[in-house]
Amino acid sequence: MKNYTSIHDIDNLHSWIEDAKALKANPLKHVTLGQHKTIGLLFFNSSLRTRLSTQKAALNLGMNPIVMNVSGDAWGIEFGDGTVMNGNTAEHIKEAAAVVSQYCDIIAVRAFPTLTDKTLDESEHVINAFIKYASVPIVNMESATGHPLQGFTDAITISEFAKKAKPKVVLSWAPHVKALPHAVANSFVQAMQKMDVEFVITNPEGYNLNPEITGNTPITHNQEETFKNADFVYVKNWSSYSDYGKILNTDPNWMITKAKLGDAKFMHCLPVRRNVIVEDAVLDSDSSIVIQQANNRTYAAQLVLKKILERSPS
Ligand SMILES: NCCC[C@H](NC(=O)CCC(=O)O)C(=O)O
Ligand SMILES: NC(=O)OP(=O)(O)O
Repeated sequence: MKNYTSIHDIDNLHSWIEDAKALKANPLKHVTLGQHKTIGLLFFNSSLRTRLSTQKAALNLGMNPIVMNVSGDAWGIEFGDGTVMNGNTAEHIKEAAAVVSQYCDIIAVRAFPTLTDKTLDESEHVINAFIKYASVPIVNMESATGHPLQGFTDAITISEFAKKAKPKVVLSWAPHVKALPHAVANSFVQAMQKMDVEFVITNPEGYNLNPEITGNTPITHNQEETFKNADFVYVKNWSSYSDYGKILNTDPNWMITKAKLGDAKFMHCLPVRRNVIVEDAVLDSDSSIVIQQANNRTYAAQLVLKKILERSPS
């Protein structure tokens, strides 16, 4: 594997999960693998978990991480082809990616969608420009349409906490004050479709995710009914996909409560807004596994970096 940009880059999810669990049990086993190698983490958007867990993963493999907040700190990067650069962008991705490739053996990129230009977002122009113009492997740290480090983490976490062979997993939309991306939900859907689980999505009318991603996964609009007998309730807000990037619904009845959750485990990628997405009583109880989930970000990233470091040169 050269690049890790999508859940589809995972050739065998079951074996990846087992390999990640082995890294978790012995995180420093491969501490010389990345010796004298550098990973550059480029952030176009905010982060806490991805920024720290990916550095931690690199350090566990003996790599040197270097980190940059691109937005604000670096020169504005131009992605358009043939643009007359007389506006706010000062250098082209062609130069930027080529230069950073000389400093780094792997480049990891976070770049959220515009949520206003669906075609541009779906072209994944930022991550694909890095793939095109960098000469080193690229890792997706949440792009316009996917967050595969998170989706892989979520699969590891469900595998760890599952008490039966085929648990029921529900992905539920919940309200939010801002228009949020589809990336986390998309990658979670793709991960669950590769796992041996009973998987259902519940969201209000107008909030169905991209049908090319949801495929045959059942979608309901009745949250409470769908939560019945659930073992895991994975919660996320996203903006409308069909009415692209819009907030159509802020109904607080979609907030997750202890009463609705029943015996299910509560999962969320974080950051989570208390008493908007989910009530305190859930997060402050043993039903919530969000902290353990976030811990697995390190081992998901560590396995991805290990696989890239071990790849046969192409
Ligand atoms: N990386 C995990 C989630 C990142 C982002 N959440 C956010 O922007 C939340 C911001 C807020 O609550 O203000 C998202 O939904 O894709
Ligand atoms: N879950 C996640 O990606 O968190 P950050 O946005 O803080 O990196």
